[in-house]
Amino acid sequence: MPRGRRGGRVSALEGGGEEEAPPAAAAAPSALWAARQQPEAAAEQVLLRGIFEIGRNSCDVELSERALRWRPIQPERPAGDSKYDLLCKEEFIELKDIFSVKLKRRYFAKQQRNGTFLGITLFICLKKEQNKLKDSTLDLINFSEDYCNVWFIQFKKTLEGFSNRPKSLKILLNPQSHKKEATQIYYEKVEPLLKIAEIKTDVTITEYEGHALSLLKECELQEFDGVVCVGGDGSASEVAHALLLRAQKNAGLKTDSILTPAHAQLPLGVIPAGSTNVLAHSLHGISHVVTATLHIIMGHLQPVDVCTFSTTGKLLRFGFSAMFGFGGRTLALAERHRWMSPNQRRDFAVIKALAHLKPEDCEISFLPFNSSPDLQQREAQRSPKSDCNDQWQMIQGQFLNVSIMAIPCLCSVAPRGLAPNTRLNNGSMALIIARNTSRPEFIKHLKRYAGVKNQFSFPFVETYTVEEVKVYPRNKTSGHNPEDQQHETASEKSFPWNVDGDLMEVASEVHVKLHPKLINLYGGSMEEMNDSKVTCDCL
Ligand SMILES: Nc1ncnc2c1ncn2[C@@H]1O[C@H](COP(=O)(O)OP(=O)(O)OP(=O)(O)O)[C@@H](O)[C@H]1O
Repeated sequence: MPRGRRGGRVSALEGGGEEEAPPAAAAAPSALWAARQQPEAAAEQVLLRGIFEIGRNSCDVELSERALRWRPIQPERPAGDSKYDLLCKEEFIELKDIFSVKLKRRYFAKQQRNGTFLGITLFICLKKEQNKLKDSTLDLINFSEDYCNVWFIQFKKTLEGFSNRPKSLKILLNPQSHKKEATQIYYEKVEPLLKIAEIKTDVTITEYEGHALSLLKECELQEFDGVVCVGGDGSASEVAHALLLRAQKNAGLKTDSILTPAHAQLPLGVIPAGSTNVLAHSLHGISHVVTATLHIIMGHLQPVDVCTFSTTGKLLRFGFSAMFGFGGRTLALAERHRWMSPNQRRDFAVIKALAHLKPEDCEISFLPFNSSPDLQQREAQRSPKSDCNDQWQMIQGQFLNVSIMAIPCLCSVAPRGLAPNTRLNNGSMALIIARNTSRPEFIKHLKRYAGVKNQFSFPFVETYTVEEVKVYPRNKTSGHNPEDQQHETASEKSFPWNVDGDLMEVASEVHVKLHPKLINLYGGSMEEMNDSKVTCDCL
């Protein structure tokens, strides 16, 4: 992919009026587009060849099946002049990085029609550092409208060939996410890019908790190529759950107890706009609105593993990660203080849960991940006939926290993830257990997440790679704090679970089972993170 400056003019184009000089190509030094691996030019069929002004240089331009190449036209110089060779260096973009093409006209103030024809603008997705994507533009200037039309039609044809790119999307926007900025994020950053890419949208602004779920149960989705959620983890996981419930119904499967669920039919896009954006961060390697939007526009799909959470044989929900013990109790405390700002209530809940740190008496059984490459063999092992009870392992004791994660769970306080050894679709989950220990030792373990290594090098922490887990809390002890006791009376027999940032109160055992690649999410494959460190303010 090309490297270059961001075309801030995307929004300028939306506003209409006179267009500015092209910032990407015109201002670009030749190195901008060139420092990449050239697609093999010789083997490709040339579709069009012509002359355009690019970046204030008159250029020989060649469009082939995979790339657009250009070279400045220079007066003849003596052979072997190295300065001349440098100036004439060929540059290129790959066609797969183009997401839209428009005819370019200049309009004067208040002029609505018949602007002066200038040429063609290509809208390009650039790959920047640390998994970031940015939009940019490249102008091909030629005042002949007839001539440009031939090229424009060819570019359009190329774009139509990218069949995995969505043409129509259902958008679900939670206006209450984080500091209520999801609406602004969508209309200022996401919608302008979707418009440029000519993607049709149907937006629903959710009005209450569970609105997305009830809407997706009923609504017609045939005309859409994907569903996009603008919000935090709670919203994204609610939409994923809804899409998977829908898939079970469409496949004629019962939704109360599911052994082998059907795959979600539509891909899900996640635009991060919540207080925690673990899913978006894990998907894109970065919590960045434009990156998330461009992955959707480019139709980049990632199959992602999903868990079913069940109790007493009944499905509770589909999800990607869960925490029990400290993680569940912290969320329960934060939810009780919703009137505080998101950051305040998160810090308050962490500090309060640490102050009243207590272990949960549990029995945990798990089925270790069988990494045999032979999938059929694995499936056979999982079938009820060849009951694999002998493979189940059991641990019991006093646990401060139990994390079960099918995705790496990257977030601002854990840049490598809460489960750094898990991938989005490696067919396994991380089971991370913190046994009872002193408060300072537990805090040391939590703080280690902010670094890049040795998160689990503590004698009280155990990690397992698993396919299934059953957590049986053995008794319910009262909190030492009067406020805790008061709330525990209300939910007397239940234990708080944090499932994808949503509070789930469950009275008995919870069975978590991994289902490989059950849903497609819009996102790219991640590069290794830098060795960055962050500090958590509240600890
Ligand atoms: N209009 C609304 N009013 C109140 N709650 C809503 C509304 N729309 C959606 N919700 C619910 O809000 C819950 C949390 O939303 P979301 O995850 O988007 O934001 P958040 O809490 O700021 O982020 P996070 O879950 O990442 O911490 C979701 O479970 C969703 O069902």
